[in-house]
Parts: sequence; C-alpha cells; structure tokens
Amino acid sequence: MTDSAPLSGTGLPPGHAALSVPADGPSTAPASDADVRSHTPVAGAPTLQLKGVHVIHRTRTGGLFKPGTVHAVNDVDFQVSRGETVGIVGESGCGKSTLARVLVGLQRPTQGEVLFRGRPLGYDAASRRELGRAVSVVFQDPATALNPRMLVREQLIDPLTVHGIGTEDEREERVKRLLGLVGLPLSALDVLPRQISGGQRQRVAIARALALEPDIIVADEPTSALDVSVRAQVLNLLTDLKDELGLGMVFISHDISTVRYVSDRMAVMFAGQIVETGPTEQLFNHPSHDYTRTLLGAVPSLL
Ligand SMILES: Nc1ncnc2c1ncn2[C@@H]1O[C@H](COP(=O)(O)OP(=O)(O)OP(=O)(O)O)[C@@H](O)[C@H]1O
Repeated sequence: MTDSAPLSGTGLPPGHAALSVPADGPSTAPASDADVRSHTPVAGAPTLQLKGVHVIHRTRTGGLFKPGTVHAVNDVDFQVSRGETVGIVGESGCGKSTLARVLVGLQRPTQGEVLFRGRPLGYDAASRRELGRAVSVVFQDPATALNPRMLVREQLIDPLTVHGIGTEDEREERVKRLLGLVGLPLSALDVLPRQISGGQRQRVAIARALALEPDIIVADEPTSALDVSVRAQVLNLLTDLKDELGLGMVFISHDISTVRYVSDRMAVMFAGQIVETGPTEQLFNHPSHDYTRTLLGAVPSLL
C-alpha cells in the first residue's frame, strides 16, 4: 500500500467524493427535478434497476468493437433489492466493473435507464448523496478505500461525520459495533491500515461500507486480492452480514464457484452483455448458454 492512496471525505471510495455534501438527514430544498424524483421511492420497486444500459468508453487506441471506443456494457437489464444476493460472473474485461460503477453512480450510462427505488437516478450532488448512503461498494483492493495515514477509528467515523449521523459518543459506539460485526477486536481501532493484514484491511473496508447502514453492497471481486487462506473467511463474513442485516448484495467475480457459493441469483456476462440469468442452482444444473457451459467446464478454483 502506498502513502498516496486517497480517501474521500465521504466514507465512500474515491469517485464518491463529489457525491456527498455535509448535511444532516435527508436533503432539503431539492436542487433540481432529478432530486424531486429521487426522493420518493416507488412502493415495491427494486432498490436498483438497470434497463437497457449501454456504456461505451472512449479510448485513444480503440477497442475490439470499433476504433476509439469500447462497448463495455451492452444493453444490460439488471435489478437487485434488499435481502438478495445477485452474482455477476464473467471473464476479465467483460464489463463487470463498469457495470458495478453504473450501479453505484460512478459511471453514467451512455444509453439506458438507472432506476433507484423506482425513480430515475439523478446525478446531481443531492441524488448522489442519497444513493451513496443506500448503496456502498467494496473493491478488490482495500487500499482503494482506506487512507494509509488514518487510524481505523477515523476511517470508520468519517462517513458518519460527513453524513451528520449521531453525536460523538453515538458515533464511537457505532464504530465499535461495526468492528464487532466484521470480527475485529477493538484494539484494531487504533492502528493504521499497514499495521494489519490484507484480510483484516478488507474487513475494515467492509465495516466502512456498512457504516451508513446501506440497503445494498456492491462487492467487486472482494476476495481476489486476498491470500487463499483468508478468502473463505471474508466470503463467509459477507454472507453472514447479508443474512444478519438483511442487506442486498451484488457480488462480482470472475470465479463461478465463488459466485455460486454466495448468490441467490446469477447473471453471466460475456463481452458486455448478460447472456444468461436465473436462480443460481438452476443456472448451474441447466445452463442454457454455451458461454455458461464453458465457465462451468473450467477447472473449479479454490475460493
Ligand atoms: N475508463 C475506461 N476507459 C476506456 N476503456 C475502459 C475503461 N474502463 C474499462 N474499459 C474497458 O472496458 C472493458 C470492460 O472493462 P471492465 O473493467 O468493466 O471489465 P471487467 O470484467 O471488470 O474486467 P476485470 O475483471 O479485468 O476488471 C475492457 O475492455 C476495458 O479495457
């Protein structure tokens, strides 16, 4: 981990930094129509829903599909709500991370709709702040979420302070609870990230993602950077937390056996498209797409 890794002042990873404004409770005086739309959930709507989403990245060198562009996400429909884990699996470069960035509001689709609680997601500061509170992200490398120069306590208190949650004492209490939830001792509060192991750092990153009591956690390859010996522990932690807190989770991995282990439903991604989706066991037992069969035929990896 380098000393230059950034930390947003929001309790969220870099890129969410601009999403938050200091205030307490729900925003008042919406700044735009988008704010008004986003503040009233539609009863029964999924927490997050994508409809016909495309993301085309512009590149200097060009991509596979067209010189100068990469069609990273191609006509994707997707949804997730509290209480369910939806896995997204596919090989490197198929568009999983781009899709994750769309889900957490860091990437605007080139085309298509992102609905948050049934309303079109706004990209103004107040809407992003609201999304940032309801949807957290855990990245592959905890270094992207943790500031190497801040004590664990400060990193966990930070999102609470930014969102104006609780008194100082209440924040301290919540931080201790968070640490307990992710199975770290209280002594971990007073250390820097480099003083703990990679698995423990990922636990801190998960605690931080839970700090604002989100509805959904988007976990993008959360165990891939960890030693094999601790992958299962972190995976079990995520599934336990999901059950305990009733969270929704989007679990992204290139490894189909890991996705099977945690997911209720699965989406198989290939070249930017979701080529197959369904209940996990059904998809395993009766894959309908050739690419899914190829993934299933690959040597199963250790978690
Ligand atoms: N900001 C960007 N600018 C240009 N191209 C990009 C950008 N982000 C991703 N891409 C390209 O879009 C495609 C999808 O990338 P993405 O990172 O979403 O895939 P992925 O499945 O998450 O892969 P990996 O597991 O290797 O991260 C790739 O071809 C990638 O090179």
